[in-house]
Amino acid sequence: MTILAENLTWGVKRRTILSDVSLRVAPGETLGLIGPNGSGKSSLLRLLAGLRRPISGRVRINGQDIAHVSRKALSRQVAFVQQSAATDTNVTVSDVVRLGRTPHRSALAGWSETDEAAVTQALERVEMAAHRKQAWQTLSGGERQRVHIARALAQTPQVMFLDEPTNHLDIHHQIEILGMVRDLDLTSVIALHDLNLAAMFCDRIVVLERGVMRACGTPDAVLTREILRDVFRVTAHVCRLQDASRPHIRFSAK
Ligand SMILES: Nc1ncnc2c1ncn2[C@@H]1O[C@H](COP(=O)(O)OP(=O)(O)OP(=O)(O)O)[C@@H](O)[C@H]1O
Repeated sequence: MTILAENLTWGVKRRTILSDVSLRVAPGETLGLIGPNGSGKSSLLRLLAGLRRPISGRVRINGQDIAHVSRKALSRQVAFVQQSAATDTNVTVSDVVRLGRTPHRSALAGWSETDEAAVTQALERVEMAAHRKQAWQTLSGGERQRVHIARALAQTPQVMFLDEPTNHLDIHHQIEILGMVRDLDLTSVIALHDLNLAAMFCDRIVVLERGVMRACGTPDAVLTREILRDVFRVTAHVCRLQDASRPHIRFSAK
């Protein structure tokens, strides 16, 4: 599914937080959103997912303006893994992932084999199947994050928005989860702070700076010494490992 954002502007009271952001994500593409703290990554993801209404501009998913699509219809196609999403504490891992099936079920329908299979497969994909009966509040931070991702996978979406999905994850699971999202047959937009992970897993990257799109392109085109200096305020050496098509950034201490 294609995601098309046209001239999105959003703000609170008199403060503009996102200014005139336009982008297109092709079917199956993984787009990275990077930028310093407060640059507008989460705000943009919420607009793209239809959780916030822009002041002006619009978002089309598969050609449809999402402002005219009901929340339930949208959530059959679109999943959102939020940063530190809140979850009712008195539930099991399995209960949390089962919530991902809600958009697919009608009020009268029982729990089906398809629902059960989607939950099991999602838990297996994030290596949490062995924890399915465990109480949510006893999970570690990284395990909770993986369960939130499993809930989104159980939704069997065609579009996925992920806000810092690698927060709390060890390096094995960071690589595992981002590789899985990239390889799934869906369109995804991922906000990331780790620029090397963005370079490794994203087809294209958008750089936000104070709510404005500063650059958009392949990792190679976007992760330049100049952008790292001007936007991220770091001195860095962008190198290319032998045989690697993607850049690798080495940061210098002051
Ligand atoms: N509901 C709101 N009310 C007021 N200000 C807000 C609101 N939502 C976001 N902001 C402000 O908008 C700016 C962008 O926030 P946002 O969370 O989108 O940034 P971010 O790039 O995701 O940051 P981080 O990397 O720190 O997670 C911040 O300065 C934030 O304080």
